[in-house]
Amino acid sequence: MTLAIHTESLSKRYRRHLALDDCTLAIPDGRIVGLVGPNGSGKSTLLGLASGMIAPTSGSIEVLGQRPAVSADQLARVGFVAQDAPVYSRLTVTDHLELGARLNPKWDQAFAERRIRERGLDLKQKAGSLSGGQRAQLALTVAAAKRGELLVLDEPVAALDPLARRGFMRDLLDFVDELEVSVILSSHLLGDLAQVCDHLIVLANGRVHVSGDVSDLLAVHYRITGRAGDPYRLPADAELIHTENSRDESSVIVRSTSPIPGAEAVDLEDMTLAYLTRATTTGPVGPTAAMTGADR
Ligand SMILES: Nc1ncnc2c1ncn2[C@@H]1O[C@H](COP(=O)(O)OP(=O)(O)OP(=O)(O)O)[C@@H](O)[C@H]1O
Repeated sequence: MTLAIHTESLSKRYRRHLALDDCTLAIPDGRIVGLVGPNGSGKSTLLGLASGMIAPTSGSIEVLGQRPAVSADQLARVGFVAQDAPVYSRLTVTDHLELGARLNPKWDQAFAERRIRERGLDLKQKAGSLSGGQRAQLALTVAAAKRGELLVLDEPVAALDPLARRGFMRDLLDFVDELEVSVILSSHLLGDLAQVCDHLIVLANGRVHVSGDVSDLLAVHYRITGRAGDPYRLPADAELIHTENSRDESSVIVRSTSPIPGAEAVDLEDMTLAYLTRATTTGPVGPTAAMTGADR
């Protein structure tokens, strides 16, 4: 199986701060990967390492089977849009497309022009006077028109209004079909990610808390809801991810490879929030007094 990104014990330290800590990931080709985590959890660092903008402190990373940015060929295979959608403010939209054509051997001018037209951008306008959302659209167009095999997008929808965001997510699905490209994108907007992602990585405190194909992950996560204090039964291999208690009701999210009778399925948002809460909550995780797993 070809891996879009493969890391082994990947770590990145900025002076004394360990931004990424011993991350091992195997992301198959052809996926739209959602990268989720609290502020400062290491998402941009991981994406910077994947694009070759920064180098690891220890461990290894391969992108499409090679070290990131190891050659001009490898650079051409990866399109990267950094968090602030950097563009050249004195250059016009047309200048950006011309520059893209000069720098990228597989540049797709027809795709770039079509997308700019569909987004309503003025070809003659200087990038410095575009709105934040328009700049994000320009940066994404340039990255996609490279016709690489992997698009690395750091919070691509952060500057977009809700309609543009929805359009962007739809676009992304079309892109992936049309350009046959893998995508990894970070975002805090779980609802948006749920619409498009088929692979998920949850990072917190620089560590990977869960990763895998969304369908595989959802198949092994369950919610058990009951009256506070009622006992519930868990299979021996079950891992308790998150517990929520109200006065009368208790709800737990559990990972288990064995089916749990009476449990409900979870969606991507619930599952991700459960891991994020667990990762950012101090203290031991486990059933509380309200709803116990005593007869486990
Ligand atoms: N160049 C740098 N020098 C020193 N520390 C850095 C540098 N870049 C990032 N960090 C630190 O590394 C940690 C991870 O940062 P990173 O930008 O990867 O997080 P993030 O998950 O992308 O955050 P956000 O959601 O806020 O964008 C943070 O604590 C940050 O302060």
